[in-house]
Amino acid sequence: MKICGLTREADVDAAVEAGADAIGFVLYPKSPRAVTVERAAELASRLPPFITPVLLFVNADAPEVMASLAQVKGAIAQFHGEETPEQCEEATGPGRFRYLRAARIPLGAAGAGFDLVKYASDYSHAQAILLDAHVEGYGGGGKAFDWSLLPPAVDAHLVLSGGLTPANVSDGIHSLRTRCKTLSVDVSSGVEIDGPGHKGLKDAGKIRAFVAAVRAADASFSS
Ligand SMILES: O=C(O)c1ccccc1N[C@@H]1O[C@H](COP(=O)(O)O)[C@@H](O)[C@H]1O
Repeated sequence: MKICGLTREADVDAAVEAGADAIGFVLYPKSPRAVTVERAAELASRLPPFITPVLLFVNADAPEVMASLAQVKGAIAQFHGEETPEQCEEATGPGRFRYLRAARIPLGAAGAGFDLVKYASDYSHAQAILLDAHVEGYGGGGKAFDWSLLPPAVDAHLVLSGGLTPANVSDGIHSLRTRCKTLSVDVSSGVEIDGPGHKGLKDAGKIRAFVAAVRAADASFSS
């Protein structure tokens, strides 16, 4: 599981202590959670082995993506804008760095019109397809799309995101787990401190509750 949109040392430590597998840094300057690549590298330097830093880009150019990935050791990319398959490949080496490709699923009934099978095929070089709701500002909107409208079988590793919280992540996992090769989850807004002006500031208790809910949902598949 991945906790995204981190800006503070304490939040990185809280995510690590809770048991996150990946930590996301938003390198999209227009985001309220944006950090510079230097800050991302500084925060990522706290990570113990086996926890992956993920650098989130929105329509950044290839040299910038490549330079950022080289600066944050062990990082992979998350492309969250209109990047084509060719642009994702060019910006990552090709093959030098791994990447996640975000699929922005329309909210409500319109989600049924999104061809996820084709999208996964078009981006078959991505390590996983990250599912997010189609919101203004490209992402991080805390909105969930209708998971039930996704196809029954997708030949890809998926990462569910978009409006996940400690309260709904179990439902999300149960809805999608059997429809793809593997399912991971990703959260940002749902583990932030309540109230306005807190984007990018995480709540350690909510991170712990989120991780516990994911573990409980996982356990229900193995029992
Ligand atoms: O967090 C942002 O501000 C952001 C900006 C632009 C693109 C994506 C962004 N966030 C990512 O969106 C998903 C879902 O977030 P949420 O849980 O609904 O808040 C996640 O990967 C965020 O990191």
